[in-house]
Amino acid sequence: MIDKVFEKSIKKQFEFDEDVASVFDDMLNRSIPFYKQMQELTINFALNHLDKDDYVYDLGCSTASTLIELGKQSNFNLNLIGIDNSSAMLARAKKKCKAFGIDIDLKNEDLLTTNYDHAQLIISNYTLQFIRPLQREKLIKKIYNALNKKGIFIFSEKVISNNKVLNKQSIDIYYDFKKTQGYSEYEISQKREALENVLIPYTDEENKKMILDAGFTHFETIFKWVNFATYIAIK
Ligand SMILES: Nc1ncnc2c1ncn2[C@@H]1O[C@H](C[S@+](CC[C@H]([NH3+])C(=O)[O-])CC(=O)[O-])[C@@H](O)[C@H]1O
Ligand SMILES: O=C(O)C(=O)Cc1ccccc1
Repeated sequence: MIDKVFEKSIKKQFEFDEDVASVFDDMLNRSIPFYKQMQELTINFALNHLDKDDYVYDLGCSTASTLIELGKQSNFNLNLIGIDNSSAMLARAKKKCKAFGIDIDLKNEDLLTTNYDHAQLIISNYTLQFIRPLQREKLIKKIYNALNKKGIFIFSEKVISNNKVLNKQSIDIYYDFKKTQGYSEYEISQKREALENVLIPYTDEENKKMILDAGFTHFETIFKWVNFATYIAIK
């Protein structure tokens, strides 16, 4: 279904409710530049670090697109676990897993309180940005502790720049991208308002610091388009 969530006047903050979940795959494809390529890179790096029967967690799995694709592309068994606290998203995830015949343990839980131990790989694409900063630092420590030795954490985030001029230019370029994806100025500005104080982006430097402070030995940017970045961290 095509995303028309912000065509009408919206007076509330952004929420992962039924309206958003029903159009979510279309929304991500049209709102995150190079979403498919970023997902493909995530899977490529993931498979290079995985062995038979490893545990893989996707934090904020939404409709489970990434784990389904990983399951499809792996030629050995993996224990795939998707965590999200939106029932509407998980209902869609469940249907997709069934349709694609991929076995995923879907958990309706909060990332901050759920357990994800013995993980060889943790993925969290475009989700940490919705966690309040103090909680976010705690969550990264929890992720670090949950990983096996040499385990990896792949995550993607919308980012900002410390340079005001470049930051403004990046936002303008991103809004032009959204226009090319068929969103109107009205939809763009409505979504911007709904995301205010909900999506809290860090700079690349802040993301790197947060990762190294938690104890990870290595941090690398594996993809970047203007204000959208994908990173890999090694325990
Ligand atoms: N505290 C929380 N606990 C659990 N889930 C949460 C929490 N906060 C937010 N979520 C969930 O995190 C997901 C973020 S979307 C991820 C896209 C996906 N990774 C993808 O690559 O397709 C990104 C976006 O919409 O920009 C939603 O499904 C929320 O319900
Ligand atoms: O910042 C925006 O306007 C976005 O649309 C970013 C985004 C993309 C997909 C889901 C939530 C937020």
